[in-house]
Amino acid sequence: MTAAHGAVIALGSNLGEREATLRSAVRRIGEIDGVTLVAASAIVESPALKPQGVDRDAPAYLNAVVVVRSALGPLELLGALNGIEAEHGRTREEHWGDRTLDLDLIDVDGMTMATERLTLPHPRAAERAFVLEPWLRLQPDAVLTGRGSVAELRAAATDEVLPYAAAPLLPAELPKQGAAS
Ligand SMILES: Nc1ncnc2c1ncn2[C@@H]1O[C@H](COP(=O)(O)OP(=O)(O)OP(=O)(O)O)[C@@H](O)[C@H]1O
Ligand SMILES: Nc1nc2c(c(=O)[nH]1)N=C(CO)CN2
Repeated sequence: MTAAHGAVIALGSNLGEREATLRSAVRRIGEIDGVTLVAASAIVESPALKPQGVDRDAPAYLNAVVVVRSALGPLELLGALNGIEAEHGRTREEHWGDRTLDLDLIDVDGMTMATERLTLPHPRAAERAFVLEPWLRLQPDAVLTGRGSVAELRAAATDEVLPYAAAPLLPAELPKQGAAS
């Protein structure tokens, strides 16, 4: 049996029913064979970052991060995530174009690789507050391999991230039976 990897996945949506799409995507990630959801961040809202800079005329994004345990290899996991993007109507026409759902693999157990199909850690995560802020809130001690602590990277990132009022993406852990209340 393959040892499970801890993986961090970033979610983004700026077209359609954004919050419903993120909720559906989290559910589908948890249904991938060999993948278990561990935790999900709060949802944040952020203006669309385009190659030319922030585009306030484009629909704003909702972003979040989930942590999973995965018995799949990173390429298999990415393939499954691409399948979930496709299920949610994701098309690829324009670089950093508006999209119903984007699922990026940010980190898999600190592995490093650089191929066209998959670069780990995600090469642009270290500068993206819309990834770092929800990740930091979820895992305050997290480190992005080769780049430093997520707390320091978040402090240095300049893109705008706003709170978004929503119910949690995953239900809070139920108190264990017999645990003191
Ligand atoms: N860590 C990674 N996570 C997700 N996709 C990756 C990663 N590394 C390489 N890729 C490749 O990048 C390709 C383009 O992905 P996509 O269209 O989602 O990019 P994007 O989300 O628009 O931009 P960005 O990569 O800057 O977030 C994918 O086909 C995938 O094979
Ligand atoms: N605010 C925001 N902007 C983006 C995002 C995103 O998730 N949030 N994703 C992009 C390509 O992955 C490009 N721009």
